[in-house]
Amino acid sequence: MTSRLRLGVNIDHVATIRNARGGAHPDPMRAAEIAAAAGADGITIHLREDRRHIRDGDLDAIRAATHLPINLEMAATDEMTEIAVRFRPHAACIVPERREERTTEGGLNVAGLHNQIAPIVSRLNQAGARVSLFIEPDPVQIAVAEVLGAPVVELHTGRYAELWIEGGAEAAAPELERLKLAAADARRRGIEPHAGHGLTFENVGPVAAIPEVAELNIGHFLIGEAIFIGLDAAIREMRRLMDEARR
Ligand SMILES: CC(=O)[C@@H](O)[C@H](O)COP(=O)(O)O
Ligand SMILES: NCC(=O)COP(=O)(O)O
Repeated sequence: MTSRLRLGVNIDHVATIRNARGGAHPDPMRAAEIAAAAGADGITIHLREDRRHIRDGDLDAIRAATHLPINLEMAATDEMTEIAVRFRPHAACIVPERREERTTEGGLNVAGLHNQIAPIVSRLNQAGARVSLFIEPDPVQIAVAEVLGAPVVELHTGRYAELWIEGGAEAAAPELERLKLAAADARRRGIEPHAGHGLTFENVGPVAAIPEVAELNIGHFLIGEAIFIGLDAAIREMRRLMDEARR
């Protein structure tokens, strides 16, 4: 299965820089426009409970700025569910959140939180959002995602990225194997696997080469790289590397 791999660009950290001074620049809406022009297949935004970056007013503004489908990342809370049901994004990805975390630290424990997550998945499905669960590449989590009726899982690549920093491809190889097995397991269960967190120019290739994976969501690295080469160039290079990995 080597269909075209989609790239979702997460623009959270444009808002991080904007919020650093409390003003309106840089504007996440402009980032969404540039991402669309650079060939992104979607925009991912994470409306955190603490609103540290993306804020409520950004949702409609980003929708107005681009024709691209929006993937709204959200915690498994009543507040976020109501916001998502009103906003009706193309996709809603339920992610774990701890207020004191610097960034997402792992996958959502859908196995342990089944009863809390099931009604949220149902409400989001009813609102027409394609529901995704951000989980570890773990067979138990994938089995429960199937029970929950989620059409998509996004496999957390954070551990893979950390291992790559520590020791390159060799050190990350065991986690890459977990990702490969998880992607194949998801497909066998009729679930579309995505992947994301911590992906960079250097480490994206082996994950992009996993044939069952349909979409990568990449943000922090792209926004950081944009400081040096521009957002358009950063996205185009990531797109090139993803396509190269799929050849
Ligand atoms: C779930 C995930 O890995 C990211 O999409 C998430 O947005 C990370 O949180 P921050 O963007 O706040 O770093
Ligand atoms: N779900 C992953 C995502 O949207 C972006 O994660 P990162 O590239 O900012 O680590």
